[in-house]
Amino acid sequence: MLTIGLIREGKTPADNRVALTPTQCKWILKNSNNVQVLVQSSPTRCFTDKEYKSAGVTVTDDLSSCDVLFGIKEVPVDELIHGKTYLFFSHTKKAQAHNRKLMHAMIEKKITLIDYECLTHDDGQRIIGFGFFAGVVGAHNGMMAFGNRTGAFKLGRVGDVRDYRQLIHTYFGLKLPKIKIAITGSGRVAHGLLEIMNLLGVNEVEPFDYLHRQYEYPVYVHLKGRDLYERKDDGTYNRDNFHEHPEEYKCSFAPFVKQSDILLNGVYWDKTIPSLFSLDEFRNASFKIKTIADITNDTGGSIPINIGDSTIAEPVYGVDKITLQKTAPYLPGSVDVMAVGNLPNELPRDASRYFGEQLIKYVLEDLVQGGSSILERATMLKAGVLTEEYSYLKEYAGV
Ligand SMILES: NC(=O)c1ccc[n+]([C@@H]2O[C@H](COP(=O)([O-])OP(=O)(O)OC[C@H]3O[C@@H](n4cnc5c(N)ncnc54)[C@H](O)[C@@H]3O)[C@@H](O)[C@H]2O)c1
Repeated sequence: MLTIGLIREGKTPADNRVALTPTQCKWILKNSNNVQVLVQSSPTRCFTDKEYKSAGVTVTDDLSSCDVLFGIKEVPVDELIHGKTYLFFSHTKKAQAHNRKLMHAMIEKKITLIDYECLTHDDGQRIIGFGFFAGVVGAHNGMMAFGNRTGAFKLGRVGDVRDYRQLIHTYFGLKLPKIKIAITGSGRVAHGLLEIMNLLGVNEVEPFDYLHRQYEYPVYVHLKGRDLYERKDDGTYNRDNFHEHPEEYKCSFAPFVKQSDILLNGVYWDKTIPSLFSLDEFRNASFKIKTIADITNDTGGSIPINIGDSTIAEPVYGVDKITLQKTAPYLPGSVDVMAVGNLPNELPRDASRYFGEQLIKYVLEDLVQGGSSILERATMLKAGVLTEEYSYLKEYAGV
């Protein structure tokens, strides 16, 4: 028998998402004879204790009898239960300084940590994540910001609707002007961005046509790695080579900044990958983009005018085209940036359902059976000891 516990999110401010919805717990209890699920009571979770109880799930404060504990965000150090196996996003695999204490505490408390971010298929593709709903909310917010700036159409706040289904209803009858939207990325975020384009009835066009034709209706172009980057020496692109040596590539996005009204950015990025445009290009009069929804969201990253996180409450800020300083949104001399780092929290019930589905499909059975290569690859700590794959973190972990 495997007993799973859904922990109460302890990070401040508390995350409202959860790894399994009440319906998913009910499904597990019905379909797996050898799995028990307990839920730690929480006042902030997007599904109430009552909804779990109605689904036949035990709600309790005491998870000490559980074999495996599912969370979402970093678990506060004093809430870690000695010797337990945890699954959550620890944000430690890149030796993030702000989570060093958490890593030390997990070692001290002999925790086994399986990090969701490290759950990958054999080919390296990540199994689980919230990116799709980050893309959905990011695209909506980007379009909303452009509507607010231009007055050409009006979209409401995602937080004002109950769920994704209701959000889609708000699109009925909405007529968009003839705008050009550039979409970047090829992962889950990009899929969410494309989903909203299709729901809004925006037409996809090819990169060449996007750059050289004018349209009487709204269009978008979807730019993946091959459309965005090329080798500095011979102008070619090879996906594996790019992943291994991004510093040998330059970005070919320049013509798109002169043609686009909106940029919805969902690329994978790290410090060695070139940004989509330079500050000089941004300052230039030919820079046409008015609104950037930076779902990737790294300060000074793929979008060099991302000058820090905005919040769900106030998702958009302006960046002055000359001074590069932060301004109020929608001013004539600035470009609007939407740079929220926890977008899925705007649709937490849908985002949780999507996450739980992947967990059930690809991870649950392996946990019940006591292990698999997928779980092994994602195990950063085994009873408080760094595994071979993550031994590069020794110094960070203080061992
Ligand atoms: N703002 C938010 O709330 C939010 C939420 C989720 C994700 N994100 C961010 O959005 C970005 C995209 O996330 P996603 O969920 O689409 O990711 P993903 O894992 O679904 O897809 C990433 C894509 O990048 C490619 N890739 C993987 N490794 C790469 C490498 N080393 N170099 C270049 N490309 C590589 C993959 O092939 C894949 O196509 C990430 O930076 C992520 O942190 C933001």
